[in-house]
Amino acid sequence: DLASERAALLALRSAVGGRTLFWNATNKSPCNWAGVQCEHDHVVELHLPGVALSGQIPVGIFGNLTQLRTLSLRFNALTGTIPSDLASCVNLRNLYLQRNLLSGEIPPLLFRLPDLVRLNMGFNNFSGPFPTGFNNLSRLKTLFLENNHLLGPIPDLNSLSLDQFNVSNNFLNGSVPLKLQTFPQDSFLGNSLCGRPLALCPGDDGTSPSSPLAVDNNGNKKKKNLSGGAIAGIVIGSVVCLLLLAFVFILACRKKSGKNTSAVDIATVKHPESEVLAEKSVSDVENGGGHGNGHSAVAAAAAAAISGSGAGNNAEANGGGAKRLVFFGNSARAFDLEDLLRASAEVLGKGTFGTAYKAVLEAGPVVAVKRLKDVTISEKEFREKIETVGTMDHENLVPLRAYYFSRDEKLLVYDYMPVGSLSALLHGNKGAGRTPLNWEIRSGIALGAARGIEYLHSQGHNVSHGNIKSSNILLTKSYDARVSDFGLAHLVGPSSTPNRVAGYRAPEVTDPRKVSQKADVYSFGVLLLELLTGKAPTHALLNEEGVDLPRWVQSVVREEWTSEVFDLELLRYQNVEEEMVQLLQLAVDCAAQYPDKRPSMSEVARNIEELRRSSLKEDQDQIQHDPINR
Ligand SMILES: Nc1ncnc2c1ncn2[C@@H]1O[C@H](COP(=O)(O)OP(=O)(O)OP(=O)(O)O)[C@@H](O)[C@H]1O
Repeated sequence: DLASERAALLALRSAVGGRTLFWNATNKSPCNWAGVQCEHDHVVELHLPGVALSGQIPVGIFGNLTQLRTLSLRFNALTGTIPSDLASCVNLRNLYLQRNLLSGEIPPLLFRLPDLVRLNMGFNNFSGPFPTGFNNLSRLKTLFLENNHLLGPIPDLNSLSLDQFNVSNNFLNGSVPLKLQTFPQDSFLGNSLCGRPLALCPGDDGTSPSSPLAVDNNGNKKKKNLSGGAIAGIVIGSVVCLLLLAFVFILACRKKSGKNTSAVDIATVKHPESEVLAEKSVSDVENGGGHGNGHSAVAAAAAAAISGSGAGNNAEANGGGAKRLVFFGNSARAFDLEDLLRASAEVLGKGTFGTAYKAVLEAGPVVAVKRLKDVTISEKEFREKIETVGTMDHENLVPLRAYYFSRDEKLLVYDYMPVGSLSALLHGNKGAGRTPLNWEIRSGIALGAARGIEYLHSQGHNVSHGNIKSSNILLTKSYDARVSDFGLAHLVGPSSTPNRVAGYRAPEVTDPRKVSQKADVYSFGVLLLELLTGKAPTHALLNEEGVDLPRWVQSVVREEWTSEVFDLELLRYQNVEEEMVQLLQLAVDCAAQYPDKRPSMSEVARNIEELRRSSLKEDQDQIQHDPINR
C-alpha cells in the first residue's frame, strides 16, 4: 500500500533529520517518489538494492547529488559504464555497486572521491588494469573487486590501510604486494598471483622483492643480491635474537618451576580453560572463611556458610531444621542443597548483587548459582519478594528454579544459559571461528529481550527490571534471548544497587533502586544501540569524548553519517540497511531524554516484530534473486 509505504519513508527521513531519502522499487525515478518531489541537495543516502534496475545508468542523475554519502545500487542488472557525473558526489563515503553487469575500466573519476571509505564493485564485468589511482583514496577501508575481468599486476597500495580486501576471480598476475599479504588466501584466489598468502613465486626463495625478508624497515625494497656485509649483519642479528629468546625461555622455565602447587594451581589444572575464574573462586572462598579448592566453589562457599552459622541457623532458615532448597512452581525437585554442595563449580563472574557460579551437579543438570551479598531486608520480606520473582514465567526470562536462605548465605538457583551473555557475545572473542552476529540474530535477540521485559511490565504498573544491560541478556544455544536478574534490585542494600552501570541508566534516575518502567525502556534503548553499533556503553572512546552512547549515535546521525554508526559486521548484510535504520530510530526514541517521550515496552516489542517481518520477507526475495548475499 503506497500511502503507508510513503508514510514509512517519510518517517525514516525524519529519523535522520529529514536529510536521508530511501528509494525503493516503487520509486524508479531518481527525484520523485510517489508524487513527492525531492530536493537533490537534501539526498544524503540513496538505497536502491535489488529492485530490478536494468540498462545503463543515465548520465545526469548524480550531477546534483552533491551531498550524497551513501549510494547503493547493488543486486540489480545495471549495464554499461559508471556515468561521469558521479564525480560530483564529492562527499561519497560508501559506494555499493556489487552484483550488476557494469563494465569498462575502473573509472579514474572514483579517485576524485577523497572521502570514500567502503567501495564494493564485486561481481560485475569491470576490465582493464588494476589502477594505481586507488592510492589517492587515503580513507578507504574496504575494497571489493572480486569476480570481474581485471588484468595484470596488483599495484602497490602503500597509501592505503585497508581492513577488507578482495580481488579473487579476476585475471590478475604477478606477486601479491607486501602491504596486502596480511589478507587471507580467499582474497586472491582465482587469479595467476603468487607470493604470500599464496604459494611462493617461481624462482622465489623467500628473498624475492615481494618477500618480507627483502624489505627494509622503511618498507623499501632491497636489491636482490645482498652484499657480504649485509649477509654478515643478518647472520649476527639472527644469532643475537636466538640467544635472547633462549635466555627469556630459560628465565620463564625457572620462574615456573619455582612456584609451589597451591590451591590455585590445582584448580587451574582441573579447569585449564577457566584459570582466572578458578583463581577468583579460591579467593572468594577464602574471603568467606571457608575451605576447599576452586574446583568446587559453590560447595566450599555454601559449606563455609553452613558450618559457620551452625545448625540452629539452618533450622531458622527452613523451619524444620533441614538444609533445604526452596523450589518454585512445577520445577521438579531434581536436586537438593547436598547435591549443590558436591557439585563442581566455576565462577562466572562478579556482579552487583554477588558472585555467579556455574555448578555441574553429579546427577547431570547444570545450574547457575548466585550468591547474594548485602541482603539487608528481613527473612520474611526476602521470602515474599523472592516468591514473586519465582512466579514470573515467560519464555524470554531466565527461570529462577530455587533459592536457599540462611542468616549468612542466600543462594539463588537459575537455569544455566550455555552461550552466556549478549555482552560477551558482542564484545568478547572477535577471532575466527566465531558465529558472525548478523541482522537476523541481532534483531531476534532484540525482540526476545523486548518481549521478556514487556512481560515483566505487564505484571503491574510498578513492576520494573531496574538493571537492563547486555550482561543480563543471556542466550540459549539457538540464540534466543532470556532476561536475567529481574527483581534483585529490591532484595539488596544500597551498597549493592546497580549504580556502576551508568551507561544504561536513564537521566532521571537518581536513586538506582527507584526505577520505573520508562527507565527500563531507556536502558533497553541503550542496549539496542549497543546491538547496532557493536559499541559498549562504557566504550573507552565514548568516555574519552565524555558522551554516552545515545548522544554519540545522535551526533553521528545528525552529521548525516547514518551508515557509519553501524557495526561493520552488520553492514556486510546490506540488504537490511533500511530496517537497521528503523531499529536505530526506535533505539533513539527509547533513549529519549524525557520519560514521557519514550514508547512503552509493548510498543517497542511490536515495532521490532514488524520490522523483522519486513526484513525477513526482503531476505526471501533476495535469496530468490541471488543466493550469495554479502
Ligand atoms: N543463568 C546464567 N547462565 C549463564 N551465565 C550466567 C547466568 N547468570 C549470570 N551469568 C553470567 O555470570 C556473570 C555474572 O553475572 P551477574 O548477574 O552476577 O553479574 P552482572 O550481570 O555482570 O552484573 P549485575 O549483577 O549488575 O547484573 C555474567 O557474565 C553473566 O552473564
